[in-house]
Amino acid sequence: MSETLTPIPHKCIGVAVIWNDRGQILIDRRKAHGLHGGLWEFPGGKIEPGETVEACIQREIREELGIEIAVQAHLITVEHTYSHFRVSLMVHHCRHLAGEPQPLECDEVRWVNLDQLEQFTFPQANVKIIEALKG
Ligand SMILES: Nc1nc2c([nH]c(=O)n2[C@H]2C[C@H](O)[C@@H](COP(=O)(O)OP(=O)(O)OP(=O)(O)O)O2)c(=O)[nH]1
Ligand SMILES: [Mg+2]
Repeated sequence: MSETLTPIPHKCIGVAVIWNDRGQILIDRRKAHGLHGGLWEFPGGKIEPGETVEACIQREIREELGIEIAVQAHLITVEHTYSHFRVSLMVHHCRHLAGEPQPLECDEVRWVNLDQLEQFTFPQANVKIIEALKG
């Protein structure tokens, strides 16, 4: 008898907490089908080989929302294991500079106040991000 130990995939994700000048944060709802379908998240995506976290966040936000941001201070890095993969979420504060957010790769986008976040369902790893934001 032998067992094959296959390590689960690891994704490194740049994540943006984008603030506007009214003190609101931008969240998006993932497409209904697929991984974490229908859940809300902070926009972002996979860091490409050789890419800095800051460059990744800026690129992903252009691709997903069509807006320009300034990537600012690191907020938290969250390590989380889901059933079939694990993620490192590298979260930065960002400032909205220009453009109306468009749901180019998601179902919906919304500006929300910090105290409204609990009204939305996020993936499990986001509990720590939201704690850090409120702390
Ligand atoms: N962008 C973002 N991703 C999050 C958050 N919370 C959380 O668990 N994740 C996870 C969900 C996904 O597995 C991963 C984000 O990857 P992604 O959106 O670039 O790509 P994906 O894995 O959905 O799809 P694929 O490109 O692998 O096909 O990180 C969050 O707040 N924002
Ligand atoms: Mg994404």
